[in-house]
Formats: sequence, C-alpha cells, structure tokens
Amino acid sequence: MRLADLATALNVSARDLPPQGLEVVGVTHNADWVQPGFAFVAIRGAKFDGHSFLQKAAQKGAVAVLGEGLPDGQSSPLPYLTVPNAREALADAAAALAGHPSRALKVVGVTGTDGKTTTSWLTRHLLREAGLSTGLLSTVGYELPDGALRHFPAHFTTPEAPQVQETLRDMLGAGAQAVVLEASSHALALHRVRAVDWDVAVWTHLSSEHLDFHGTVENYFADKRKLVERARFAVLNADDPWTAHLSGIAPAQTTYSSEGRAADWQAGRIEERATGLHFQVVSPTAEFDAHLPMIGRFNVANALAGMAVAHHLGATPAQLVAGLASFRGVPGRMELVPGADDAPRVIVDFAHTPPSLEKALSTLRTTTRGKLWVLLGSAGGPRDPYKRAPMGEVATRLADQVVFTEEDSRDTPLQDILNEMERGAREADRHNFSSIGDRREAIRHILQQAQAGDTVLLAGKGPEDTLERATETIPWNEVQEALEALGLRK
Ligand SMILES: CC(=O)N[C@H]1[C@@H](OP(=O)(O)OP(=O)(O)OC[C@H]2O[C@@H](n3ccc(=O)[nH]c3=O)[C@H](O)[C@@H]2O)O[C@H](CO)[C@@H](O)[C@@H]1O[C@H](C)C(=O)N[C@@H](C)C(=O)N[C@H](CCC(=O)O)C(=O)O
Ligand SMILES: Nc1ncnc2c1ncn2[C@@H]1O[C@H](COP(=O)(O)OP(=O)(O)OP(=O)(O)O)[C@@H](O)[C@H]1O
Repeated sequence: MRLADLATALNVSARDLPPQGLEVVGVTHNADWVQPGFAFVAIRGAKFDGHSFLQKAAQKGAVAVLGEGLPDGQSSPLPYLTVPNAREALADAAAALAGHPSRALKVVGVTGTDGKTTTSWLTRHLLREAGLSTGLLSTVGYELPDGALRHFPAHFTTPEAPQVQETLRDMLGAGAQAVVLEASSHALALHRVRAVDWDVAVWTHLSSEHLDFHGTVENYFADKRKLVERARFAVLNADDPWTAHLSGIAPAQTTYSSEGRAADWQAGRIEERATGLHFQVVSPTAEFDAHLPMIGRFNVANALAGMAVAHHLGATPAQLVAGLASFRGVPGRMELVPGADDAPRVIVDFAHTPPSLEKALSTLRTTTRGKLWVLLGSAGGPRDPYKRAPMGEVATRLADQVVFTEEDSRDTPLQDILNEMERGAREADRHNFSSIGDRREAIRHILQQAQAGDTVLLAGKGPEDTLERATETIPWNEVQEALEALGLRK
C-alpha cells in the first residue's frame, strides 16, 4: 500500500510526505519487530516513549513513522505522519494493510472477567458443528479452521492489532467463514481490536480484576462495554448485574440465564453428574434437553452463551444438542487428570480470581464424596495484589484443606504473597491451611495426603507452560506434575 493511501485511510494529511510513492508493506509499534518496508508507530506508553526508537526502526528498514507529534527538539530520520492517537492509528493501519479481513467474516467477540476462553472454545465448536468453517483466537492460542492450535511468541489473550489483523487475514485465506475472538479488557482499552468489524458481542460477567491497570471498576466496565457498543448483536448474561447497563446498546440482543432469571435462553433442571452436566434449555424457538461433558456448574452459562451465538448464526437446536454432547473441553479449564479408582479425583483449573475460585470449589463440592482439597498461589508483580487475601479467605471457606504455594511470584518475595493469602484465612478465623513454597513439592504433598473419594483442585496455572520465579522461569505442565505425583503414591 502506498504511504499516501495509508494516510488517506487514516484520515490524516499527507501534505508533508515526500512526493515519490513510498510503499508500506506492514506496520508495528515495536522497533524490534520492524521489517524492511514497515511503518513504525511511535507510542507513548507507560514505561517508554516509542519516539526513543526511531533510529532503530530506521536501521531495521522502516520507511515511515506514525506518531502523535515529535518531542521538542527531536527530528525524525523518516517521513513522519502526525496522527491524533497512535494506538488507534496502529489498529487502523493494520486493518487497512490486511485488507479489512473482518468485514468478510462473521466475527464473534467474547468479553467478561471469567469464562471468555471456555465460551470462545464452546462457541467455535458449536459453529463448526453447524457447518461453519470457524477460526479461533483465544488465551490458549489461535486456530485456523484446520483445528491445529498455534501460539504467538508472546503470551496474550488478545495480541496487538497487527497480529489480530494478520491472523484474521490468514483465517479468511484458509477458508474461514466465522471467527471467535477473545477480547480482553486490556485489548479494548489499548485499541488492539479497534478496527475489527464485530457481528456478535458476548458478555460473560464482570467482577473486580485488573484494577492495577484500569484504576476503577467503572473504568474496567467502560472498557469492556466497548465491545457491546461496536457489535451488531449482543449476547448478554442476565445473571450479571452489569448487564442492566448494557441492555439496548447494540442494535439487537438476546439474553441468557442459568440461575432462573427471566431471559431469552434459560437453563433449568441442572444436574451435575460424574459424566458432566445435564440440563434443560428453553430457547426462543425450542425446548430441549442438553448434555455437556464438562465439570463446573458455571459451564451451563458458558454453554447458553455459545448456543445463543451459534443459533444467531444459523445453528438448529439439533445441531446445538449434538455440538454440546461432542465438546471435549478446554485445556486447563476444569480438566480432569486421568487417574486410578483408588486415587483422589484431580482437577486442573485456571481459576485465579476470588469469584472463579469460589465457583470452581462450590461446583466441585457437589460431586465430592470425601474431602475437598485446593492448592493455590497468587501471581507476583503489580498484578492485582489486593486479591491475595480474598483468595485465601475463599479457599479456606469452601475447601476442607488448603495448601498455599507459588504461582508466578516474579519480583515479589514469595513469602509476602503467602503471608497475604494466610492473612485472608486467619482474619476469617480459619486454620485449615498450610503453605509450601515449592509448587512441585506442594502438589506431591497434597496428592500423598488425599484419599480415594476426595477431590483435589490444582488452581491458577491451568494450561500455562512456564512458572515464573524471581530469578528463573521454568517449563511447567500442571497435568504432568499431577500425573507424576499420582505415580509416586504407588
Ligand atoms: C499493561 C499493558 O497491557 N501494557 C501494554 C502497553 O505497555 P506500555 O504502555 O507500558 O508500553 P511501553 O513498554 O511503555 O512501550 C511503549 C512503546 O515503545 C515500544 N518499545 C518499547 C521498548 C523498546 O525497546 N522498543 C520499543 O519499540 C513498545 O513496543 C511500545 O509501542 O503497551 C504495550 C505495547 O502496545 C503492550 O505490549 C503492553 O502489554 C504488556 C506487555 C502486558 O503484559 N499486557 C498484559 C497485561 C495484557 O495485555 N493482558 C491481557 C489479558 C489480561 C487478562 O485478562 O488476564 C491480554 O489481552 O493478553
Ligand atoms: N461463566 C463463568 N463464570 C464464572 N467463572 C467461570 C466461568 N467460566 C469459567 N469460569 C472459571 O474461570 C476460570 C477461567 O475460565 P476461562 O479461561 O474460560 O476464563 P477467561 O475469562 O478466559 O480467563 P483468562 O482470559 O484469564 O483465560 C475457569 O477455570 C473457571 O474456574
């Protein structure tokens, strides 16, 4: 694309550009990622000003810079296009360079504090079962319609705009008709998905998280709400109080409830069995019985959301029933570790917020004959330190025995994190816990103690493949750790 055309696409003046037609072949905000022919977007971030890296971008072959204005006294080694908002320009340029792939796709966005990944995977499965070639972009990775899971080099729920747009373009090129995309609140706040043409927005629910980044829960809500504002159709959770503020925002909407509230899609007669969830669905067009081979009552809500989307995009009730029954779950989300009859039941789950831990433990209690155990930690660094004590309170209230351990402690002293979780328990006058800093040792300890008939929830890591400590990052596989610990019981 010619730089002048890019300027037109961004609606900015190309007056000061060189007269010869410069070609732009890609765009990035990271000077290290520049390739010959790229435009470099200089973003003033929380830590750096991208303008400090103009020389580096030029050396790597950038042909132009987009930014909100050069700092006083600085000149640009490359033609400089002034834009009102650099992150918005990054998203708009990425979409223009990729040929606006989302316009040719049915794009479903899923947002909410918990349940995004599960709902995205379920929705992708239901759409495929209904015959729509569907791609997926989620925390766990991204999938073209071929079903093979791939990963971006950096771990993101929603990557930066160029990666989003290039992935959508690749999906379209691989024959996708629809795409399900997890939209994190960071992505919505930082305009990573600004130039996506959304067909459907799904709202799971909202609770306090990421306040270190958003500041207040109102800001957090306002960022997430953008998805609903931009979609043609909204699928809203009637059980979430925030939904009252979302109603009527999208041109059309449907609602769902798994807790008996008035809604277009309702689940009733919910039974949690060893084989999974059984429930009755009352939809706007039909009533039917459904079986979902997943543990966790909250997955009924995720299933209703997925069904509402798939129905909106053409799935029949029979296809929805067949699709739910054939769903194989999401790695690290209420994942059952294969075990022997004389061993405790072990579940690996990603729950890492007080509400998701509460839901995970409550649902496991209903199908546990013996004791309920939980192993948990809390991440270090600036991320949500205020949730550590509530996690300790929830765990000791709902489980019989709790082991606190490490979970990506990073540059925060592990003992400080353990102390906070213990404080949450002690302030509620509970003493059913111990702390073992080394996660492997903690898993082995808990699986030595637990008996057949007990349930052990290993919470927080889910499918993540690394464990971050102060001075090292080690490879990690929670299911494998559990299998090895179970092997040591023999
Ligand atoms: C909190 C947050 O989201 N921060 C994002 C923000 O960082 P920032 O404002 O501090 O940027 P900065 O480091 O000051 O850099 C400014 C600019 O200089 C550039 N730069 C900087 C250094 C350098 O050597 N060269 C260079 O070019 C940077 O690429 C950037 O364009 O802007 C950066 C560039 O756009 C993002 O990479 C960065 O994401 C960081 C890495 C991150 O960890 N984000 C996480 C929290 C996140 O987004 N998580 C959500 C999921 C959350 C959840 O639900 O759990 C996700 O969608 O993954
Ligand atoms: N609808 C729901 N309501 C509340 N908790 C849920 C719901 N669905 C899943 N959970 C819990 O939250 C955990 C995370 O689920 P999931 O990965 O689907 O959410 P997420 O929003 O994608 O989170 P992340 O982006 O951090 O992966 C699950 O392991 C489960 O314990």
